[in-house]
This record gives sequence, structure tokens and C-alpha cells, in this order.
Amino acid sequence: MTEKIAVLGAGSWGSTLATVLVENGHDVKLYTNIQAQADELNEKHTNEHYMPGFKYPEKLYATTDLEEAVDGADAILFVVPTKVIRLVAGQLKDILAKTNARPLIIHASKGLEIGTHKRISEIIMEELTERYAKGIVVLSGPSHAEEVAKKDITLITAASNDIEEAEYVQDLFSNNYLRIYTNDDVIGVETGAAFKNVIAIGAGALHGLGYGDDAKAALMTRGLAEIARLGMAFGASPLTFIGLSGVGDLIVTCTSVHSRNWRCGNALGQGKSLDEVVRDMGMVIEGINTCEAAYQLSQQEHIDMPITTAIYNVLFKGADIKEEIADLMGRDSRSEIIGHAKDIRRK
Ligand SMILES: NC(=O)C1=CN([C@@H]2O[C@H](COP(=O)(O)OP(=O)(O)OC[C@H]3O[C@@H](n4cnc5c(N)ncnc54)[C@H](O)[C@@H]3O)[C@@H](O)[C@H]2O)C=CC1
Ligand SMILES: O=C(CO)COP(=O)(O)O
Repeated sequence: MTEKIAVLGAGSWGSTLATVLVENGHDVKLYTNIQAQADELNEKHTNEHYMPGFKYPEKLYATTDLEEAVDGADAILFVVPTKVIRLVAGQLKDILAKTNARPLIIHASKGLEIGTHKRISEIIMEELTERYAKGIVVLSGPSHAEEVAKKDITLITAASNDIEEAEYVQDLFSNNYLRIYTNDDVIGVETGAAFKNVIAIGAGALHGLGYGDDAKAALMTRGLAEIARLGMAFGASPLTFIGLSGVGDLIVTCTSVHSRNWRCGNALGQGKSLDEVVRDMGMVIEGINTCEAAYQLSQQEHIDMPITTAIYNVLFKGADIKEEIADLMGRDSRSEIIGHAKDIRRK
């Protein structure tokens, strides 16, 4: 069945997911807030800044008119950076309020809102409410646009409280190179997605400083313990963190040269300043803002997150990475057990 899908955000991931949907036979409109990017996509079928060298299908239509993009859409996919999710959801609400439309919302962004510490599905539903959204499905897992665009094998998760909606999204995106699993733990999937970016900055920094494989494996494993601790405090199932959106995404983001978060950490480890790294990347590095949100949450909820705190100190307080590593290694000895949410708050 051909579905009408609006994709909001034409960066590397939004334009790639839009391409998957076009190739799966759907009628897709890609919304961007930049006219030159829409023109480039429509006329040259390229998106050089975000996906250099990649050729998009001619059927992919881009527009800067949000109303045109979402007109008659069965589903609307958000793939904008976390910091503009609320803004774009508000703009969408104003448009949907003029119609009787109540599309399914999907999002594939990864982060937490600074200040409120809300997950992306919470922000979108707070703005749209059930009046304008049939439901919400989260698409997440180990997936880099550069590899999906090449039709390399990728497996991700569609998570929703409504399993039929997750299965609908599974059908929309599934093909012979992209396999989708369903999951009903929205909190676990979204927290895993957001916090792995913070740990990936740390993994990149270790690489940039020349640390070995043991150190990287240690960071990923103890990083996952922190992610699970915070996620469980939110109400996530611990098992979700050993799935695609948990350890799967942590592995890819902590090891892939495609990862903007890993590359950010690597450059910091090599001595670049955060300002330089952000300027040179020219794409979103979600782990920076998420680190701030995660640090604030750990303080507010009294959850022990030593690695996140060390990365926060480096990013926001100008701390020396090697000194932060020495402090982490010098902490009191402890048990490895992650524990349940009720046991993990600091006394
Ligand atoms: N790139 C990837 O491989 C993956 C990215 N993600 C997530 O997807 C989200 C988006 O990431 P990318 O596409 O990589 O980012 P990007 O940095 O490549 O592109 C972001 C896009 O958002 C657009 N944008 C910014 N503000 C906007 C607004 N107000 N209205 C409309 N568009 C706006 C920008 O013009 C740009 O095209 C992030 O949360 C990221 O963590 C998730 C999985 C894979
Ligand atoms: O989420 C991603 C991989 O699953 C993309 O990671 P980066 O944002 O670090 O490139």
C-alpha cells in the first residue's frame, strides 16, 4: 500500500529515511527550512553539505512549505535536531489545527530537551496533544545515514505503546537492507538513544588521546551501566538496554568514524576546542546538549553518573580530559551490579 509521508528535516538522516520510504513505494514530501537545499534536492537530486556524493531518487520532492509537506499525510516523521523539536511541533500544530487531520507521528531524533529534560516523544505530544496526533512511534537503533544510503545492512527498532502502530512503521520502512524490530518500551528506547551520544563523545576522546581497546571497552560497558541506571529511574525496562537501541547503538556510535559524537570526542582528545569542533562539524552533535541535560538530571535525581559528569566537566567547565580520567580511576572501589531504580539513588 502506498502511504503519504511527510519527513520533517532534510539533514543526513531525514533525507536518507525519506529515500528509504520513496524506494519502498511511498509518496514522500521532505520538508526543509532552507530554500537552497530544497532547490538542490529537487533540481540536482543531491544534498552535498549533509550527504556528499549521494544521489537521491528523482521522485523525492523537497519543499520549504510545511503546510504543503504535511497536506494529506498519513504519517509525519520528525528528524530535526532535538533543540528544534518543540519549535517544529508547534508549527505543525498550527497547521493541523486548520484541518481535521490526525496523522500518526514518527520520530527518529535522539536527545533530551535542555531545562525540561523531556524525551522527544514527550515534547511532541505535549505540543500536538492527542487532538492532532493519532499516536507516536520512535525509530531508533544503530544506523548511520552514510551506510543506510549505500544500502548496507541495518537493523533498528520501532517503539510504541501501541504495538499496531509500531507494526505499521515496521512495514513502512522494512526492505532487504533495513530490518525493523518492534518494541513497546518507548522510555527505554528513547533514553538509550539519547545517552549513548554522550558516552560516544567519551569514546572518541579516548581514541584521540591514544588509549587502547581495553579502555574503550571499559567506557562502553560502564557507560551502558550509567545509561541503564538513569533509564530505569525513568521507568525503562533494563532489558531494552541490551537491545538494538541500547547496546547496539552504543557500539556503533562509540566505534564508527561516521559518528559525529565520536568525531567530536576524537577532536577534543587531539586538543581541539569545543567551539572549533562544533564549527567544523557543520552538523548536529546531539551528545553535547544531552550531556548537559543528563548531568542536570543526575544531580536532580541523585543518580550516580560519574562518566557523564566527567564528560560534562570537559565540555562545559574546560576540565582536562586526562585529569577527569584519573579522577574516575581513583574513585572508591565498588560492586559492578547496576541495581534497580530504587537502589541506585545516592544516599
Ligand atoms: N545522521 C545519522 O546517521 C543519524 C541521525 N539521527 C538523529 O537524527 C536527528 C537529525 O540528525 P541529522 O539528520 O544527522 O542532522 P543534520 O545535522 O545532518 O541535519 C539537521 C537538519 O535539520 C534541519 N533543521 C534545523 N532546524 C530546522 C527547523 N527549524 N525546521 C526544519 N529543519 C530544520 C537542518 O536544516 C538540517 O537539514 C538527530 O537527533 C540525530 O541524533 C539518528 C540516527 C542516525
Ligand atoms: O545515532 C546515530 C547512529 O545510530 C548517529 O550518531 P551520530 O549523531 O553520532 O552521528
